[in-house]
Amino acid sequence: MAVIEIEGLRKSYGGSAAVDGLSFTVEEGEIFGIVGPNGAGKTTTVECIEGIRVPNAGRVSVLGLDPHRDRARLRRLVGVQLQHGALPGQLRVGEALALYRSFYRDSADPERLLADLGLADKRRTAFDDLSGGQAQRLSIALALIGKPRIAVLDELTTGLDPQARRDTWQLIEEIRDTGVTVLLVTHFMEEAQRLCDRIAIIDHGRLVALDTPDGLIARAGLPRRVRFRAAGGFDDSLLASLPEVTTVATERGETEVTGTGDLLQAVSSALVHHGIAATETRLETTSLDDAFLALTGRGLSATEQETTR
Ligand SMILES: Nc1ncnc2c1ncn2[C@@H]1O[C@H](COP(=O)(O)OP(=O)(O)OP(=O)(O)O)[C@@H](O)[C@H]1O
Repeated sequence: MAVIEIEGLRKSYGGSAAVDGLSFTVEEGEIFGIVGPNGAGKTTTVECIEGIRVPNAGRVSVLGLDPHRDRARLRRLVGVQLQHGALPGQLRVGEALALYRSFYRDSADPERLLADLGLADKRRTAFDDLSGGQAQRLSIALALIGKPRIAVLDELTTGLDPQARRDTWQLIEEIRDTGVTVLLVTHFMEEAQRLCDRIAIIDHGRLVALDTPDGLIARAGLPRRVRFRAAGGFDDSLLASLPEVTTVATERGETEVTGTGDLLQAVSSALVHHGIAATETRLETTSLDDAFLALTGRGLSATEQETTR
C-alpha cells in the first residue's frame, strides 16, 4: 500500500522551478531514500510532503490526506526529525521529550525510547551538552515520540563520526522493523545503499531514476571489473578471447579485466586452465556512487563534505 503519493509535483520560487514534475510513491514499511546533489529539490519535495510548502501544481497525498490542508491531522501521523538548532540549548533531554509528548494524544513510552536510543543516562543533560551523535539520536527520538506511521529523516547522519553513523543506521533499521515507513533524505551514497529499500535519484527537480540500490547499479550498466596479479606474466589474448571479456590491461604488475556476465568465474577458470598462478583475484563491486555518476553525469562527492557541528 502506498503511504505517500506524488504526482506531477511542481514548486517554483520566484519563477524558477525547484521541483519540476516529480512523481513517485512510497510504500508502507519501506525505507525510501531521496538522493541528489545540492539544490536538486530534495528539501522542497520533503517540505511539500510535510505540508510546510504548497505545490504550484501536481498532487501530494500522505496517508490519503492533503499535507497542507490536513496538516493538523498529519502532524500526529508523520514524525519529522528536527533540524539542528531547533531546540533551546538549555532544554534537558527528558524535558524535550516531555514537551514533545504533550503534543500527542497517544505517544510512545519516553523511557523505552531513551533506552532504545542509548540516551537513558542523558535524561538530565542539556541539549547543548550532548555530543553530535547524542543530539542526532534525540532528534530521532522526538520524531518518534508521537508513534508516527511515517518518519521523515533529513540528513540523518551529517556530522556524525563513522561509528555513530553505523549505530544510527542500525537504529533506523530497527525503526523500520516496527512497521514505521522511513523517508530518508541523504547526501551519503553509502548510507542510501546500506539502508534504503528503494531510492529516488533527483536532479534539477526531476526524477532521474527510481529503483532498489541493486537495481540502480544494474541500470547504470557499468562493466564488471576483475583484478589480479600473475607473477610470471601471461599472454593477454588468453583472456581477451573470452566472450565475457571486453578489455584486458596490466599496469605495475596488476591486471584489470573488464567485461560482462559471470566475469570472475570466466577469468578464474581460464587462468587455472592455462596454469597461470594468480593472486589477489577479486571482483570490484560497483558502488551506488559509481551508478549515480553514470546516471546523472556528475558525482555527489563535491556535496558530500560533512558539515561539522
Ligand atoms: N525559500 C526559497 N526561496 C528561493 N529559492 C529556494 C528556496 N528554497 C530552495 N530554493 C531553491 O530551490 C532549489 C532546490 O532547493 P532545495 O533546498 O529543495 O534542494 P536540496 O536538494 O534540498 O538541496 P541541499 O542538498 O543543498 O539541501 C535550489 O535552487 C534552491 O536555491
